Amino acid sequence: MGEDTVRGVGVIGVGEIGRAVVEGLRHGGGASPEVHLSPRGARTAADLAKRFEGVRVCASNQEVLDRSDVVIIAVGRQDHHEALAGLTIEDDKTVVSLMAGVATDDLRRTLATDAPIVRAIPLPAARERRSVTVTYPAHPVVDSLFERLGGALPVADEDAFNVCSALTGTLTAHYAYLATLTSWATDHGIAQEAADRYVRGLFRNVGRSLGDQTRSLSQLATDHETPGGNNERVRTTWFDPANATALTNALDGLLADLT
Ligand SMILES: NC(=O)C1=CN([C@@H]2O[C@H](COP(=O)(O)OP(=O)(O)OC[C@H]3O[C@@H](n4cnc5c(N)ncnc54)[C@H](OP(=O)(O)O)[C@@H]3O)[C@@H](O)[C@H]2O)C=CC1
Repeated sequence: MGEDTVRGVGVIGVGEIGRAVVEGLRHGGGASPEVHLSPRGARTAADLAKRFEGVRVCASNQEVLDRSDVVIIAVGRQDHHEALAGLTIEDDKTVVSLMAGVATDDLRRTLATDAPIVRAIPLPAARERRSVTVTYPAHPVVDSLFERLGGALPVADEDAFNVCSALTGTLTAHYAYLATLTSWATDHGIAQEAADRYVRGLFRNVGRSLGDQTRSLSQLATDHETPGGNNERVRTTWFDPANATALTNALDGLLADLT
C-alpha cells in the first residue's frame, strides 16, 4: 500500500498535535486521504471538519479505527488506556503512535493487535509541512505520509527514538529563553514591541543559519563569535559547564522517564 493509496487516515486525540497533522495533510490543497476524527477534542474536531472537505468527526474511537487504513494515536500518555482499551483493530491496519513515553510493546498489549505499530514525533510545524518527523521503525506508508508533512527521519531502534523524543522536550525552554531576553530588554527601557521584534529577528536569522548544512553546529558558533567579544562573554559566563551539565542532567532525567 503506497501513501497515495491510503484511503482513510484516522486520528484518535484531536488536540494540539492531532490538529497540526490534519492541517498539514490538507495544507496547499491537492489530493489527500479522507480523515476520520475521534469525538473527543470536540471543539477542535468540529472546527477541522468545518474547514476541510473530507474531514469528518466519528461517533466513537472504534468508528475511527473501522474507517481508517492508518490510525494516528495522539492522546496524552495518561489517557491512552481509557482511549484504547477494549477497541478492536484489524491486523491489516497501520497504527501510528505519537505518544511520548508509551513503548511499542505496551501499546501492543493495550491494543491487543498484530497490526504494525510505528512511533512518530511530528512537530507543530507539520501544519505548514515543515516538520522533520522521527519515526521507528521505518515503514514505507507512514514515512511517505510524514514526507508529505516536511520529512521523515527513521531511526534504528526505540532507544534512539526516545533520545529524539527527549530532545523535543527542550523546545518550550527555548521560547522561554527568548521571552527572558525580551523582558530583560524591556526592564532596561526598550519598548515591549521593539524588544519583541528585535529578539524575534535575531533568532529568525539563527534559524536561517541552521539551514546551512555545510557547517557543523560548533562551526556556526565559532563563526558567529569574535574572540574576546560579547558572544564569547555570555557563552562562557552564562552557558558555563555547570549550566551545560544542568541541561544534560535534565535530559537524562527525561530520558529515564520516557523509557
Ligand atoms: N504537542 C506536540 O507538539 C506533540 C505531542 N506529541 C504527543 O501527542 C500526544 C498529544 O499531545 P498534545 O496534542 O500536545 O495534547 P492535547 O492535550 O492538546 O491533546 C490531547 C487530546 O486527546 C484527547 N483525548 C483525551 N482522552 C481521549 C479519549 N479517551 N479518546 C479520544 N481522545 C481523547 C483530548 O480531548 P479533550 O480535549 O476532550 O480532553 C485532547 O484533544 C501526547 O501523547 C504527546 O506526547 C507528540 C509530538 C508532538
